[in-house]
Amino acid sequence: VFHLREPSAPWGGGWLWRPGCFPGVPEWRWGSLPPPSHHSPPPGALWICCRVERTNILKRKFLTLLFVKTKWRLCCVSVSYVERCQQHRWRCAAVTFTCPDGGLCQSWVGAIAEQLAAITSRPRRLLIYINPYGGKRQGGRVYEQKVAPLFAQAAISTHVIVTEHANHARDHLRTDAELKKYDGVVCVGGDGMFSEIVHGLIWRTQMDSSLDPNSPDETLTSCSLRIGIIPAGSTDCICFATVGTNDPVTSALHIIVGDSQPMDVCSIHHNNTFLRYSVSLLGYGFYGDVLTDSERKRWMGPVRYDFSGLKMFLTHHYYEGTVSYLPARGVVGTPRDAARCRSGCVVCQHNGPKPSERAEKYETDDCGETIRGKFLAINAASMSCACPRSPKGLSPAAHLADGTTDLILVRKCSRFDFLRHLLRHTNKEDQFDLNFVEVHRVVRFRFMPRHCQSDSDLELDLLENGKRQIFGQICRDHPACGCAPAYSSWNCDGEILTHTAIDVRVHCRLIKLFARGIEEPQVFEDLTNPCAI
Ligand SMILES: Nc1ncnc2c1ncn2[C@@H]1O[C@H](COP(=O)(O)OP(=O)(O)OP(=O)(O)O)[C@@H](O)[C@H]1O
Repeated sequence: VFHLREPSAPWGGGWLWRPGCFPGVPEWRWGSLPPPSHHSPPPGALWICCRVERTNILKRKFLTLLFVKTKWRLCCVSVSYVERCQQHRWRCAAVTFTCPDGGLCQSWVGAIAEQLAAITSRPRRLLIYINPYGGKRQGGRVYEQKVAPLFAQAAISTHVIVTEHANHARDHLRTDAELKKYDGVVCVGGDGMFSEIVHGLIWRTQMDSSLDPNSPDETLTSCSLRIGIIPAGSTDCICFATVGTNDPVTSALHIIVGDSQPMDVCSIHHNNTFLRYSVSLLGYGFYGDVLTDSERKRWMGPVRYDFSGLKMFLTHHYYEGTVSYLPARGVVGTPRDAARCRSGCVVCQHNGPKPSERAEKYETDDCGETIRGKFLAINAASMSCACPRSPKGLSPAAHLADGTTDLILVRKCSRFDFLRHLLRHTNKEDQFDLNFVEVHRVVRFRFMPRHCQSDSDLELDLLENGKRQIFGQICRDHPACGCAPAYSSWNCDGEILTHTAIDVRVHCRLIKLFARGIEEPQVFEDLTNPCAI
């Protein structure tokens, strides 16, 4: 919060107050009296902007004419601020103050600049990666037209790299990028591009801390640089889940105001070898099969997901295996809660990293649970995975930064029942309230498919002979026809994992985003107060 006092300001200047800043100030106020000295600003108040009664156009013209005629020099101070719009969108707005005294204008500008410089959470230098081929191939245009002008206005210096091939950004971050020069890394693209940044940054941080990412028991070091996502992909789920909308301008403004949203990351290992990191969905069975099938149909465009979804639903494959997991203990919240993870989430704050993480001493035999069975789907949701198509998401009450993931097991059931379960993702009914579905909040889990004697042998065969053939060979339930595969694939945030036997561990708050989580709707819907940030 800041207050500027200039009794001689010709527009009747004095104190500029933000609504709610002090008791009894319900709206923007431009007054001549200072705020009562015994009131201190509320903690965490963030204020760079101002709003005054709008003078009508005629009045403004009259003022201008008056000054011109008397040959006074008319100076302007324009103050930009963020205004909330509907559906979690933010827009940049501005108020212009005019005054004939250049020195006075300068002192206002100086005072505002001083206040802004004092906010250390705002980034000053950003490293930006643009995927020119993401989504509708509009990444470059989106950045140039919508984002770069805002960064320039906010005096943020940028180093822009347009990627030339897949994994360009990841590899650059791992080895070449001079990270000390930057306050954050921004990706312009979709979830795949975000995943590249996450992999590059986490890897680099562990290398700099001399940690071994191949060890599943290693306690990883959190990344200090925040990540910004300018959505320009085809789905942009992570942006939607952390900001509430897929809008490049809104994301740019969250970066400019220096928001910070911690996020859990799952590490996935196979036989003490690191495979990947996951921040949203890990899915075996149905979601793995849909992804595998849709990858073969890229030529169909986005409709391939609907096609493969329908096909896999009709195919109705189930998979046998053993899931062992370590339940989250001593945490508040369950996967069946009605409350959602929102901006300033109390569950995330309560369940944050503990000084002695029990999960780090994972012994399945001692404290883990084991479930054997036939599953249509095994999913681990580290966030709700809400998207425009499934507004509730796969696990509506999952949290972004509570150090857990929701393990959802869908056992073998009829097609009709499975359809009921799937449809409940799109309506108000509880998708977990079915006797063939169970959900557990866990900090670590392992999956071992039945028939899996040596998963690395399987991996080699998969690569050499192609999936269909090996599935035919290992199909023991249908030895005669060889039609039903014994193995599915893991869908890891939209990428296919080549191994089926995996060990997954949640790392609490391993990364931070330039976001603040989805804000409660009432903040947005109260548009009578165009609350500025
Ligand atoms: N210059 C490039 N040429 C080809 N591929 C690239 C390039 N830069 C990045 N990629 C790869 O393209 C993949 C897809 O990109 P991105 O995630 O940006 O878009 P998308 O797939 O359309 O969106 P979404 O992942 O949200 O569905 C990423 O996995 C990334 O590794």
